[in-house]
Amino acid sequence: MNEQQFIEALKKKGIELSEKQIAQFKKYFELLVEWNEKMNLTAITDLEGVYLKHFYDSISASFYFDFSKVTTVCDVGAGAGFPSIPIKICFPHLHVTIVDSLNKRITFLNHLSDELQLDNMNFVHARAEEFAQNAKYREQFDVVTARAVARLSVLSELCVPLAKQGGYFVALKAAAGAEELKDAKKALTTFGAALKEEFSFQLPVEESDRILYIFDKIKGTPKKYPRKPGVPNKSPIQ
Ligand SMILES: C[S@@+](CC[C@H](N)C(=O)[O-])C[C@H]1O[C@@H](n2cnc3c(N)ncnc32)[C@H](O)[C@@H]1O
Repeated sequence: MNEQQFIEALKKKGIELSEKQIAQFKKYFELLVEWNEKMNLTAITDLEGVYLKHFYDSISASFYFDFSKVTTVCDVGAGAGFPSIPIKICFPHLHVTIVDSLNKRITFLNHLSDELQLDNMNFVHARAEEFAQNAKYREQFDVVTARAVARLSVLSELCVPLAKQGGYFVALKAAAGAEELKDAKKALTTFGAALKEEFSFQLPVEESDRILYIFDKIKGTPKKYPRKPGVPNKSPIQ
């Protein structure tokens, strides 16, 4: 997907990018490729791949979840900024907090944010499960997002505690998400979330399957977790 196809595909979805936003995506691509030479940010570095598999894929969450109706977003494990930075570029009113456990990625994001002149951005170097114990962040966000961070059972612990009651957890998943959901039901309930809606669709051009899960935060997350925060991919919670 080249830049023009990206602009047209978003227009069809009701997102009309301004010259400023088009320039922000261009700069984002350039910085991602430049910084990727010094640190591991992404395996995708060709322009068409980045515009489709990072930028468009991230923004696809907004085709099903209306970001114009929320203000505060926390993106857990955003890595090089996905999905929240492309969403922020399209919805500039958002206040975005990114938490990532790898400091070099936070360094990149701070630089990126300055270069793109994004406002209301907050970058935190921490493990999400520990960050969520901080009263400043716990149950404070309208919506919590995650793409390609961990299985849904693990994401329940990392993401749901950060959403305020009445807020949402939005998970961007590939086709395997359906299997993960079966395993995650108990953990989602434990942390206070319930499935609201799910949307299956395909990424254009390469036609790979995607599922977007939207969870409601229906009750408070227990103050005492059922276990100590730990290594995400070794979570015993299924
Ligand atoms: C595979 S990358 C995905 C990055 C991005 N979301 C994307 O879609 O391209 C996973 C990211 O999650 C971060 N991460 C993993 N476990 C985490 C945790 N417990 N708390 C915060 N960040 C975590 C990693 O440092 C990494 O940047």
